[in-house]
Amino acid sequence: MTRGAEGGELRRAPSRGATPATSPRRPAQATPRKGRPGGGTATPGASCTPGVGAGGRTPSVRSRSIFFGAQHARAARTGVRSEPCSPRGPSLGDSCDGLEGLLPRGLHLGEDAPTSDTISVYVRVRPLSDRENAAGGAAARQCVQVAQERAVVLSDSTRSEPYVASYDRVFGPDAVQDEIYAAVGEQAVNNCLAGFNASIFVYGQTGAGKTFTITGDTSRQPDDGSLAQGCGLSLRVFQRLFDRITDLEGEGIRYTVKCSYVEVYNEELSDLLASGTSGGGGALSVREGDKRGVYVEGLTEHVAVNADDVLRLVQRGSANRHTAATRMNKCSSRSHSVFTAVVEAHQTQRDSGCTTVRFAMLNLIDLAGSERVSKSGATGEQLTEAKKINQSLTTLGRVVTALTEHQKHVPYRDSRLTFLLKDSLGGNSRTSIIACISPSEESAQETHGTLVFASGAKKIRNKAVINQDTVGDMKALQLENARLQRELAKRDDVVAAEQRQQLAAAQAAAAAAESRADGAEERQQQLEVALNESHSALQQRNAELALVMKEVEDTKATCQLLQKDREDLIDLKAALAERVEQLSGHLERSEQAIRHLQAEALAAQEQRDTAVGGQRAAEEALRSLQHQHERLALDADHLSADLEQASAALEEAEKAKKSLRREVQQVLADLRKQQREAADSRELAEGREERLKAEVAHLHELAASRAAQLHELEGKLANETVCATKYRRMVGEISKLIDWAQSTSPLPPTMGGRTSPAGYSSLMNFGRLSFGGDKGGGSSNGALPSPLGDATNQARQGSAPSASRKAAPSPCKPTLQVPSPSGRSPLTSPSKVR
Ligand SMILES: Nc1ncnc2c1ncn2[C@@H]1O[C@H](COP(=O)(O)OP(=O)(O)OP(=O)(O)O)[C@@H](O)[C@H]1O
Repeated sequence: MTRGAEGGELRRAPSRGATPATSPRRPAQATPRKGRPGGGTATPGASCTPGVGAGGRTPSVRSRSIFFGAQHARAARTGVRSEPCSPRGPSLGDSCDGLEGLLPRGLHLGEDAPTSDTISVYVRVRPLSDRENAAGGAAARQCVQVAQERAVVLSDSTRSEPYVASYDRVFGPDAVQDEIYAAVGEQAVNNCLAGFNASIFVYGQTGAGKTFTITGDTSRQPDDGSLAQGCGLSLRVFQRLFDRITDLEGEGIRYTVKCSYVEVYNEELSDLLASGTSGGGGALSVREGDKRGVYVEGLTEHVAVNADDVLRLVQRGSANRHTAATRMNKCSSRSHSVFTAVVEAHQTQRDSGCTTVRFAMLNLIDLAGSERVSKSGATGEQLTEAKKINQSLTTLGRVVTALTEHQKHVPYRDSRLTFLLKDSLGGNSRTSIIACISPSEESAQETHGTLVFASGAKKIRNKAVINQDTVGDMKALQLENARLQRELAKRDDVVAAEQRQQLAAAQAAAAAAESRADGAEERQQQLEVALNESHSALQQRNAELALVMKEVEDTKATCQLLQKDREDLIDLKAALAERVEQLSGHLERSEQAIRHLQAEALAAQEQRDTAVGGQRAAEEALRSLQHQHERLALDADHLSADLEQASAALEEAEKAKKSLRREVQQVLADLRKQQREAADSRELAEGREERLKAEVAHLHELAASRAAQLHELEGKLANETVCATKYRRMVGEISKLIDWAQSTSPLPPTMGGRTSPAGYSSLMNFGRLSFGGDKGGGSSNGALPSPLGDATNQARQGSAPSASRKAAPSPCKPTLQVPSPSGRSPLTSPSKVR
């Protein structure tokens, strides 16, 4: 199945002058030069190459295994030369469009390219896909920027600061396939032809463009048979490889190219080119031998003599590869694949007859993409695939970490994939990794993971050597040995000459250092002179400074005097302020006195007004007294009525007394009668005697109680009588007072001619004094005596007049009230009576 027709799914920004694909220098239908693909003849010279399958090999034999690292083992064994690592990689521009500030510390866009020992790492950003554009929102938002083709700036909304990392080269969305080839593929071809193993990985999340980059469009242009513009790295590489081989064969070097194609699906290895199989050639095993290194047992190799042979193999293998449509990619690779070409070069020395064999493996590795199951929507078989893919990629990440951290144990064997790639990662290989990313913000997290992986991979150091053997007969080998010794001697001469040169240079440097030491001594003397001069200048400055200091002291003293003057002035100002305050106080007090006098004048005026008002009040009081008199007269009438009622009550009491006496007499008569009866019937009623005695006692008590009640009623009656007498006398007094008030001046003499509300109370006092003057019924403190109280006292003392003893209980007590001017009884209004 051919995949990844360019631009088929993605929208591409206008291409900036895409270079047309490299034209094949040989026609596509070129006949095989060294046997037919899939069934050609044995490679010439192969018979004298130890360990490369001597004698009778067929171009495609299942029994032959490809081996990874076998050359390395052989190189160690045969003492093959290894070429020193040389710097490579693109040289970069100076400016970074303002993005250099975002690069991590220590990273500069113009820094040196990595040495050949490190892995070259590239990043390719694909355009937004139709799906992402259609989804809109975060999916359609771009969060990746490319700075100066060297740095990636990832700034998505979840990040407070952009993530920035630099790589050997960064390709933006508009980069065309040929650019990728020019930067990555070309050097792989060169390395391969020079005898170095070369590996190109594509890494990244699902749908990021890995297969598009490594395989792409595998069709040829119908008109001239050239590669399609969307053709990926592999075909471009092989096109170029075979072009170069054609050139080199003209120089007498013979080449053999054998291809194999393996996939790792669900951690199982299968041969994608095994004949008669579709969908893999059954489970294979990865082995590692002391001499052969890592190899896939039973993997078929297919001789290719031109790019078309490779094209067919790629097409065949890709068709057999496991792919499926997922939510993230219509044609997603569900397996990792490794397309390997073993290139052998045989060159025979004309003079010695020895044959030099160089061999290199070119690995093109298309990793399956990491995927988040939640996004890809994988279920069932696809879910298992996704798990296995993620698992092996995780192991790949751990291998990278172990290599960059120089850990003792590198977990290659934890997954088939990493075991298979052992030589490409940290081994004998010049490796390039292309990290493919999506610009969509939806994939920011995966993009970040890919960039982190790529940054880690940059630090891996491989140990690439040229894989070369020299073979021939004894004489040729001796000749070759002599040649090598001559070369060695020549080298020794060169080294000796270099050493001599270095010695001379060192001597010259020592002499220069000595002359610099002399110069330093002279300089020291000059410095001492300068120091002395500085010293005397310093002393002079000190003297000047002392003068200045004295001036400063004088100035300070003056300042102190001025300060004192200032303080005195401040004190004076404060005293003046105090005086001003005092005067203000005086002024204020004077004003207050004036205001007081004015108030007094006003008060005098008011007093005069009050006197007039007082006169009016006295007149009012007189009127009130007259009114009071009238009310008292009325009260006297009431009292007379009360008295009559009391007399009636007395008569009633008399009657009650008589009735009680009669009752007592009756009881006594009954008693006597009963006594008589009792005496008569004493013998019969002895049992009743006690009861009768008790009854008698009770009757005695009753009689005593009645007598006491009678006695009390008599006391009350006497009291009422006294009271009535007193009121009568009081009414007379008041009448006299009113007469006196009407006959004399409007103001009583005690008022002193001054009229005030107090005049009324004087009148009242006058009345009180008149009552208090009554020796017969007045109390000792001058208050109006209680008629009842006096009667009670007299009753207690047993000295009440006989008239009083006859008095009945006082039914008129509640009516004994003298109304005050305010209408209240003066007897119940202490404020007025006192
Ligand atoms: N740089 C690019 N320019 C144009 N189209 C591209 C580019 N990169 C990828 N595409 C397109 O994006 C789609 C997905 O790419 P591809 O299949 O290569 O992804 P992948 O990384 O191999 O995914 P998976 O891991 O699922 O196999 C394809 O239709 C391909 O044509």
